[in-house]
Amino acid sequence: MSDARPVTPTTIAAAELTELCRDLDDLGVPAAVLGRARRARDVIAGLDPYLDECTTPESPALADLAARTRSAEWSGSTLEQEMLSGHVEGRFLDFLVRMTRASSVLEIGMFTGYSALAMAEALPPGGTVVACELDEPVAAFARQCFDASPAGEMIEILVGPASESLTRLADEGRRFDLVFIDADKAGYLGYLTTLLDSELLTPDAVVAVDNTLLQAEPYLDTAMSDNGSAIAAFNRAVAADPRVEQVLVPLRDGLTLIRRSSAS
Ligand SMILES: C[S@@+](CC[C@H](N)C(=O)[O-])C[C@H]1O[C@@H](n2cnc3c(N)ncnc32)[C@H](O)[C@@H]1O
Repeated sequence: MSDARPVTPTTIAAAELTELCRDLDDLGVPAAVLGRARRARDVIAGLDPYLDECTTPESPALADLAARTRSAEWSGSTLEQEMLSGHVEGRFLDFLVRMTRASSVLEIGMFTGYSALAMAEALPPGGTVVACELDEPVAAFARQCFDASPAGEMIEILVGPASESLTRLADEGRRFDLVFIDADKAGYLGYLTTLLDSELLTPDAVVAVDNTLLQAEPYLDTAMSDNGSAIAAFNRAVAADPRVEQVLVPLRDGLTLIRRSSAS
């Protein structure tokens, strides 16, 4: 297990500003300049801890799942502990489930199951989360965590490529009030297109899409990674699609909420 590396605009900026303050100190810049740099660092570095402090604590089951994820060995895997959404985003998803009165939730990209369990805990009796995950071992890891929690019984895991799972769910006539997309970034636009073109969404369904700020890449004037390009293209496509209305919330690495346009 290693310490989590910065993977959100806020934590990346905090790490940069910490380095900058060190460099400015070494260079012996005037105290007023160093003071302003430190103030900027403190504003950014203090944000996430303050959000944590002001947000209702996570359940013991979620805290346990997060701890198990942090202490697992991820080296040699394409998966990493930083993929876990975590406390504040989990609580936000819990609010979304309750505010939309969702009883049927779909997750695309489950990892060790933090967001799936956070949403399951907010469901009414009889509700379900269908969670799609490509990686068989991580799905088994999540199942073990779910088995330790009553809300875990409400989660149905579909292992395999999410595009195939979506086709199967559509063929079965399944419908969802809330969808959380958090899988391969190159697949995002295809998942949203399938959701909008099929009967998978209930009329007032909300689609929440994670990592739409992708470590600030889409709005920085620097070379983009493949994931950055995929998210930039996704954000442009959503903004240009008259069928939907959306808001990009700067929560963690960016979370876009999408619904069918009231005019469509
Ligand atoms: C960022 S993680 C999900 C984090 C999780 N939602 C949470 O909050 O803890 C992305 C997950 O999507 C999965 N994934 C990637 N490509 C996929 C695909 N084509 N179909 C289904 N799952 C996929 C990965 O294996 C990984 O576990």
